[in-house]
Amino acid sequence: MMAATRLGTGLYSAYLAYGRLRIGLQLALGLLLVLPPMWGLLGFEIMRLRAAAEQETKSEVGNLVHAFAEEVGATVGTIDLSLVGLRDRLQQQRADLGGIIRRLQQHIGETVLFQVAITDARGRLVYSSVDTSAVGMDLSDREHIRVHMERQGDRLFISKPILGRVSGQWSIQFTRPLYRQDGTFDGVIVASVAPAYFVRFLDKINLGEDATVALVRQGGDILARNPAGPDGKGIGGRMDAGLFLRPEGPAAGLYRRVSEVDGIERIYAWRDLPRYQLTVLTGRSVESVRARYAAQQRAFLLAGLGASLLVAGAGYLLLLAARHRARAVDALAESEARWKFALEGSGDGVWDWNLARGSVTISERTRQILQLEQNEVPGTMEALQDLVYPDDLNAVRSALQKHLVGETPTYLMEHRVRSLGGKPPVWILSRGMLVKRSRSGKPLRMVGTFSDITDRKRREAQIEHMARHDPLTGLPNRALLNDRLQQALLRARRENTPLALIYFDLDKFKPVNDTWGHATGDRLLEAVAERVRGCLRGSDTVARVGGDEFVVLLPAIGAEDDAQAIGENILAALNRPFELDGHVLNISASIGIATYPGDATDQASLMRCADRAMYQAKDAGRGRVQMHLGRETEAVRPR
Ligand SMILES: Nc1nc2c(ncn2[C@@H]2O[C@H](COP(=O)(O)OP(=O)(O)OP(=O)(O)O)[C@@H](O)[C@H]2O)c(=O)[nH]1
Repeated sequence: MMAATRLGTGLYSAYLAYGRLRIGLQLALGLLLVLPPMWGLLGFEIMRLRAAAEQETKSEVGNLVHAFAEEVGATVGTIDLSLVGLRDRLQQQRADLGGIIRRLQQHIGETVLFQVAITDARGRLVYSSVDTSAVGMDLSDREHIRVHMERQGDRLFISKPILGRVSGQWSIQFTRPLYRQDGTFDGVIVASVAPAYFVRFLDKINLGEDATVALVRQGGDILARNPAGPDGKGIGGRMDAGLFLRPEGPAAGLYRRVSEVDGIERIYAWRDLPRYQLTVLTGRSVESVRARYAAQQRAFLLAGLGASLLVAGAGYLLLLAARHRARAVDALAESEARWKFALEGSGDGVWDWNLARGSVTISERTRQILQLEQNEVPGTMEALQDLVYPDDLNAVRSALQKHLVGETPTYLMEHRVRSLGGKPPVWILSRGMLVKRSRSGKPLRMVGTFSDITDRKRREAQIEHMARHDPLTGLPNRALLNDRLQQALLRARRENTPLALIYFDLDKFKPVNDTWGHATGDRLLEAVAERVRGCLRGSDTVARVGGDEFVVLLPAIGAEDDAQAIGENILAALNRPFELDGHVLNISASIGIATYPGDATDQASLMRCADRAMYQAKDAGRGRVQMHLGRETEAVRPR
């Protein structure tokens, strides 16, 4: 028992686990269908945002590099112009060089390290605006001096950044050659400028920490960079300058790369200044691009996550509800099947009427009870009612209607249905109940049963017959006679017509019994009944009311006197000999007749009058018909 319970519990939890697994799988499948397109769309939107942010950054660095190039071009131009002007002055009045340089410095800006130096034709320092003690130093090994000693032509040279041996500061040398009156090389004039001067541009605009500007010389030497980079690595370093200053290539462009200086990935815009063999660059970090759309991306992702959770949650609840519903429907169907089965098992047929659809379904047992052929399908209530015995149809319809409108709690009806092949009709007990109404009260569904009650009805009819008939002759007994007399009197009063009661008793019946036996007496009684019936019409009633006493009810006589003739007929019929069991029997009868309304008007009086007339006939010598003489009076009433 315990083991069976444990097994049952185990099976039930396995069933529940299966249900959960099923929901999980269905949910996963649903999410697999819904979420990828949703996230695809989100991804697409985020990509669109990123592309827009990147495009914005590109156009920003593009604009910046343009402005930066303008500024660098102007700065270098100014320095060169200053250098050329200084050289001209130098050739005119060398003595005041210091004063001129000071004024120039003031003009260019105090923050800028701007020094001027002059060498002779052999590269020895002959003048320095800062360090007079260095005069005489040999600078011929310096690139910016050597380049003019070696090459012809009055051209500006821009050096790589040089870290001052004494000052410890970076400087870029701008140099031009000096010439004597006769045009021969006479030395070099050098203007030293701090690299920061060229890239101060970035400090004027607030682009964030990751932005950078740089100035690069042909060949990739980084002349200046802002910010200078970790440990000033950005100045004096080199970069891959393959892109820049190509005669056949474009003068400006964009690229993306990880900086050699600080390792930050940036989008760079570059622009050549071919006149000075320089290239300027501006860059913004890829991270800053991301920052542009990060907030929106976050909002998108959060919305996506929220929507996914919502979809998953709603899907789960929907599936759960669907499962519960399916379970409820299953349970309902199961319980319906169970009660139908139970009813069928009890021998009843089941019917189910869907009033909304107007359809009826019946069970196999119903089909048997209604004696339907296989191809007969009463699919509607009308078709089902067509099977009802015509005499009972109105009662059936009215009982059904009463239940549908709510007058009766159940529908209950005993009625007949047509039967096959002229057999007596089948009696059924039809029970039903409305099980569903619409909100407005409209009947929607009714279920019910049919029980075959033909046998019971037959038994009841037999009992009823026995209660109202004489078992020996089959004639109505006194009870039935009384009923019929009552009905006949009502009708006679209503229609104002006469009726008659003939009361007769056999004469000398006792000797028949005594002589020929009781059985012969019985058969004689049967024969009497038969003979009297032969004297009457179908609407007349002959009843046996005692041993050898009979009453005939003539409910419709033309006149009260007609009754006597019928009484005479009966007497004549009974006077004829009876041949029974090989014997010839002669009997007679004493017959009394009372009529309505002449003799009496109520049932009991009429019976008494007829009875009394019969006794009068007996007293008068038997074997005769005696009409009741005169109206019953109070005096004669008690017998
Ligand atoms: N065989 C038979 N006899 C019955 C039945 N019922 C009553 N009897 C008999 O019928 C007889 C009727 O008696 P009565 O009417 O008094 O006698 P009667 O000989 O007819 O006399 P009168 O009526 O005075 O002529 C009795 O002997 C009863 O036993 C029956 O069902 N079968």
